[in-house]
Amino acid sequence: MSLTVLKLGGSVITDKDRADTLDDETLGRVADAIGDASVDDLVLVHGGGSFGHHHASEHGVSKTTGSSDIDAVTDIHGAMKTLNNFVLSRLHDREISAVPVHPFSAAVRDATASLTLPTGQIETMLEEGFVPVLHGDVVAHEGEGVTVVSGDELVVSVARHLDADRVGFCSTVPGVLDENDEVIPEITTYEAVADVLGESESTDVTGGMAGKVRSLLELGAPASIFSPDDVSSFLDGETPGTRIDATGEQTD
Ligand SMILES: Nc1ncnc2c1ncn2[C@@H]1O[C@H](COP(=O)(O)OP(=O)(O)OP(=O)(O)O)[C@@H](O)[C@H]1O
Ligand SMILES: C=C(C)CCOP(=O)(O)O
Repeated sequence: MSLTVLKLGGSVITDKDRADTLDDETLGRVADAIGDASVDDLVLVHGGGSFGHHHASEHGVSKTTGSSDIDAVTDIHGAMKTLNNFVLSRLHDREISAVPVHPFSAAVRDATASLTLPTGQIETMLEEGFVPVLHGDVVAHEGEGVTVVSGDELVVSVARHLDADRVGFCSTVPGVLDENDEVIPEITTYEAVADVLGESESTDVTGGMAGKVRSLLELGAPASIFSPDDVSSFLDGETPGTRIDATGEQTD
């Protein structure tokens, strides 16, 4: 069985400029594309958008700056569970057997900020025909209280441990854009694109496109970044948008 890991960007499924607001139209379109696709095993991960980032920013929590304040933990984790429930419900409407995986209850960062995410439960969910849906969250972090874990980090961790065949990131942009706003077809080193990579245009505590490209170059396998319009073609086996591949292997 081939495994696909697909991240739905928080800026795709929420209105990133309005706190706690869903972009139901785009989420519905993406859920339609997933429902219509014929993939073997699928793991979904979604980002924080205006749910996670807004609350994380209010409490001053990021991937590196933690908090032990229980209000910070419950606000950020609670907002992400609310968003996860919306995503699950839209997937269930398309008869996709989506089940939640809340990273706060499973993952941990050690004192060097290295992330450990157990994947045994995800493997069994897949074997039993479910579609696990993870999300950016807070995680217990040794010496810091909790810090944010981004969906991008979770994708890399799951894809590595389960040896994913295909990895895709659906974002608001059609790919990584160059200085003329043209899609860069392939990225093999961070240095080659560092000058054009920026933060997200809206509140984002995990590093925007620059953070995404960095995470994907660490994956050790090819991944694609594309827009909601390209979810179907990605799930059909094509390589839309920007292909990120630190191994430098050429496509056919
Ligand atoms: N060179 C670039 N090419 C494309 N987008 C860029 C570039 N530089 C900065 N960006 C910004 O990065 C954003 C994508 O990163 P962002 O973190 O918002 O994505 P996401 O994964 O959809 O959201 P989230 O982090 O909430 O899950 C784009 O919407 C754009 O504003
Ligand atoms: C801000 C939180 C809680 C999650 C961030 O996940 P991301 O949007 O994938 O970076």
